[in-house]
Amino acid sequence: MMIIDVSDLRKDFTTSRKAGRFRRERRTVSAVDGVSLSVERGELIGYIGPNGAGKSTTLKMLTGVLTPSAGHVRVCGLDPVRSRVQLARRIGVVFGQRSQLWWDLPLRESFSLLRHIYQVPAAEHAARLRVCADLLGLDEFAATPVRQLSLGQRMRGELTAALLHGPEVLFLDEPTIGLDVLSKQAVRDFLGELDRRGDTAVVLTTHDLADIEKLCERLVVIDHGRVVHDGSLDALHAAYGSRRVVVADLDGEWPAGLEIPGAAVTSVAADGRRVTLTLAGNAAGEVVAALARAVPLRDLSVQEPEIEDVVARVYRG
Ligand SMILES: Nc1ncnc2c1ncn2[C@@H]1O[C@H](COP(=O)(O)OP(=O)(O)OP(=O)(O)O)[C@@H](O)[C@H]1O
Repeated sequence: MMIIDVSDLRKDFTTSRKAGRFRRERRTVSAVDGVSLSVERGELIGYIGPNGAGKSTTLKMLTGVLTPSAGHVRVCGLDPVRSRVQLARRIGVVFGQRSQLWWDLPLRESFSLLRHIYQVPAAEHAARLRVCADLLGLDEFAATPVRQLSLGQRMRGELTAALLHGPEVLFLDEPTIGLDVLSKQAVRDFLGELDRRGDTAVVLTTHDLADIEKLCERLVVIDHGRVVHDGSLDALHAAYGSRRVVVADLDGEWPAGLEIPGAAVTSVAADGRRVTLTLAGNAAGEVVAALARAVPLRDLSVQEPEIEDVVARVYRG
């Protein structure tokens, strides 16, 4: 069974503002404009796109916070708005602005309150908490009131809070934003481990390219409320024409007009001693071999296409 099953989902917002003394101007924004998406049990997807693309609006509809204008949505087989209470037991949510923790209580007290709220059997709860505490290093600050935690510590607490009832799917809105380097790493490693265990589907929205690179085998890219890519990062590179680049430092000058099959010379610098070639396909070996036969090489590097570049290109359309 698909854990998330969405077709032709739409959300329009109508805003009205003053235009002149008596007139009001009404504008309709299609924040989500026909999104279709299926997520399987245990699958992790990156749901990415530029600011204002419609990511948060989608997540709000998937979690029952917002009513869709049109389209079909099922999460764990339920209609999120109609079955919001039932759904809450089966999903976990970490949204930046909302906390599930009690600010004045030690972190561990929040966890035990959540156990009662969700009526999780004690042994099950303890086992899940142990796993989270170990992977996220919670023991150090479990006794600290939440208001005194750093942002990174709090995020580790939020992730734990969202998982203690054993949800089938976890929705994460920018879980690494603003975190210090170590917390970012801890959160990323944790999500990687969660993915490997395969019990929980994860929908991750992020602007962090390292999150995408390390965690998301599947990327759903949304722009202006529409899905513009659904596939792997490699497929994204291929679709948007990312190319590997070979940079060669030579012992002599690059012979003007020399051609290397399978690559195009894109720049010659340093008095002709540094040449940059962009590969036509993906195999660097033949190009490097042809180069070595043609010119005396001093040093050579092959650069992978940058994820920054491809994402920027996707966002520019
Ligand atoms: N309550 C609302 N009323 C009117 N317009 C809204 C409302 N919520 C969102 N929008 C508009 O809908 C569009 C999509 O917004 P949304 O927050 O879903 O984007 P996003 O992809 O999450 O962006 P970001 O990466 O900045 O969080 C934007 O144009 C936004 O201004």
